[in-house]
Amino acid sequence: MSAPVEVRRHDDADLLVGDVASALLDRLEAAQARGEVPQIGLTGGTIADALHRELARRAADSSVDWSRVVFWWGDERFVEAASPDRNARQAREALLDHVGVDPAHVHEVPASDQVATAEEAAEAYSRALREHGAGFFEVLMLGIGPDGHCASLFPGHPAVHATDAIAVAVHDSPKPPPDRVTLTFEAMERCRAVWFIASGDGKADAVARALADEGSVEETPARGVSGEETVWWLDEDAASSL
Ligand SMILES: O=C(O)[C@H](O)[C@@H](O)[C@H](O)[C@H](O)COP(=O)(O)O
Repeated sequence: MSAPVEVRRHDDADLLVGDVASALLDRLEAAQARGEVPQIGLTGGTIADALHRELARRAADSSVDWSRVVFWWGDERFVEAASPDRNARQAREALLDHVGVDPAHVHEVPASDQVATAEEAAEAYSRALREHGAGFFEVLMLGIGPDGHCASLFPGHPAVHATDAIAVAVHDSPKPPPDRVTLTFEAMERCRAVWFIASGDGKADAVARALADEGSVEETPARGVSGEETVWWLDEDAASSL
């Protein structure tokens, strides 16, 4: 681990989402004040959706210029572009469609009706990251599954061991849909901040395993990610086994 991991606990999911939204807006404002065009990595899942909606709700009151934010995803479900399962579509509906983003700054993983295989999608996404994503993500947000997965790095799956790659294809995902594309650990580590966001007692064991002194990345992939700064944003239920 590059730096100590910080755990921030919140009484409930609403407070958690509100606090992450404030911290993200502050961080984006600060980066833009330094003249940067910050790049962020979004995730999929329930708590991410709540966060995206909260960010959209606060857009009018914040001084973040969303047209000067670059969007990527930590993982994507390899389904058709219009599928409601797509992480990008969910993020567009909850956030991007409401805050005036620059379309050239939104880097989606290609969908299954755009390229033939998840491998091809992973290659195209890796290329895009190499070309436009130079430097660090300001913040990469990640959820965690009850099995300890993060992005689409699932316990026991080959993607957990991928090296010399930015993004790889995943098949037979235990969380539907089965075909996905995920950033690798190597790529995720190139971030100024990695923020895990977890809510609910269904996540408590996985969170405890991820933060335990000992354990394997193979069993709990979320153990394998850290940025220059790593923060676990938790509600009390998700933190209840710590
Ligand atoms: O594509 C996805 O599903 C994800 O990116 C995945 O890694 C997600 O973030 C976690 O599974 C948590 O999701 P929930 O918040 O829905 O439990």
